[in-house]
Formats: sequence, structure tokens, C-alpha cells
Amino acid sequence: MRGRSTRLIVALDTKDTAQAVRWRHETAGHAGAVKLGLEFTYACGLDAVREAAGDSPLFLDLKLHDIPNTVASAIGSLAALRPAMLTIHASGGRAMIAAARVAVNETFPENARPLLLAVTVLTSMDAGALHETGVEGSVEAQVVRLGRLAIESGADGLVCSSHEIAPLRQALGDKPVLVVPGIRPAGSAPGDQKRVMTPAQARDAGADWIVVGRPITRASDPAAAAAAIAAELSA
Ligand SMILES: O=c1ccn([C@@H]2O[C@H](COP(=O)(O)O)[C@@H](O)[C@H]2O)c(=O)[nH]1
Repeated sequence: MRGRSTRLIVALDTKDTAQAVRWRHETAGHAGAVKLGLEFTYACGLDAVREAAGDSPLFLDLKLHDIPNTVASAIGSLAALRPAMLTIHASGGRAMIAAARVAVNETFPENARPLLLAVTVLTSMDAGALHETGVEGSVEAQVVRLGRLAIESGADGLVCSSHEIAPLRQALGDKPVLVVPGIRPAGSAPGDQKRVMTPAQARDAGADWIVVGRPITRASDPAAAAAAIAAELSA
């Protein structure tokens, strides 16, 4: 599936603010946004998140998952970070997702409202790992089930692997924004990622955004690695 353009988000996974800023500068010409997540935020704090993101659109990947009141209150504490996207876990359920939607609408002015993204099934999980959590059936069925619940409950989009893009589009249409980690350029190590595709495969499947961390940040030349991925996306 082509027709939607697919953009790159660089995951700045580090405990060092200066390193995050360096990676942002090195990859800025090739990425549409930077992602700051649990590792950086716990190590460096919220003020450093804003510093690390600089002028780049910020994907704030804190994967909130708690009772509705706590998630809503936490979102209220994130106003100063001006994220372009933020994440919650779809498995938190309908009431939690709906509370997050209300909190986003109340916390941010309409012209600066982040996309509320729900994580479906982590890309580090395969069928065996999912079954161990008590979920029967396929990863794809669970992603579509959680994706439908999240969109019905007010999420703007989903975090999923490339493998579930087609079934999600079939179930939910073109509107939800699909953000896709688990991206590995040909020949690069999967590490802990289980459901992976290359940048071009994710683009052809219909990803709106791909998220890439270690293949860029652990490369000997992060700028060149990001440039190669951007070139692959636009080929
Ligand atoms: O299902 C998910 C949700 C989030 N992530 C995050 O994306 C990056 C991927 O980094 P790589 O180094 O390219 O594997 C990382 O920050 C994760 O927290 C994910 O991988 N899967």
C-alpha cells in the first residue's frame, strides 16, 4: 500500500541529555520527530525532555497505564512539554483511554493538542509471550481488538508492528495514525524486537511513522544511518 508518506521518528534512548541533543542534531535533516521515553525521562527528568527535543516535534512515549484518574492527572502534568504525540497502553481499557482523551482535550489548547496514541501489543512480544499473559488467539487478533477499543474510546492512533497494519486498516479505516516501531534495516540485529520489518516494508504496508532507535543511535555514524533510512523511505 503506497499513497501515504511515511516519516521517521528517532528514538533518543539514553540517560544522557547531551547525548540526546547530539543525536537530535545529527539526525535532524532526516527525521520528522524525536521520541523520548521511559529511560530518558526517569534518568534526566521532565525539564531535560524539553531540552533534548529542542525544536523537533516531540513523541513523548511514557506508555501511561494506570487507573483512569491517575492517567488523566499525569497527562495534566505534561502540559509544559508540548508533546506532538503521547502514549498510553490500550490494555488499560475503555475508561482509562476515555479519561486520557478528556485530559488531553482539557490540558492542551486545540491548536497544540498532541495525538493520543494507544500501544496495542508491544513489538517485543511474539505469540508465545502473548499467550503467557493469558491472551488466547493470535497477536494480530489481539492488536485489532485493542486497536478497535482504543479508537472507539477516543485515541487518535495506535502503536503497532508493521505486521498488523493491513488488518488494522481493514478494521478501522484510514483515519487512525499508525506509529510503528520494530523497524530493522536489512542486515541489522533485531535485538529484543520480535515483530520486525525493514523501513521500506513498513512504508509499503502503510505506516504513517516508523520509530527507529538502536539501528541509528548505536551506529558508528548515526547521521548516515538516519540518512539511509530516510532515503529508503523515499525511494
Ligand atoms: O511496541 C513498542 C512500543 C514502543 N517501542 C519503543 O520504540 C523504540 C524502538 O527502539 P529500537 O532500538 O529501534 O528497537 C524504543 O524506544 C521502544 O521503547 C517499541 O519498540 N515497541
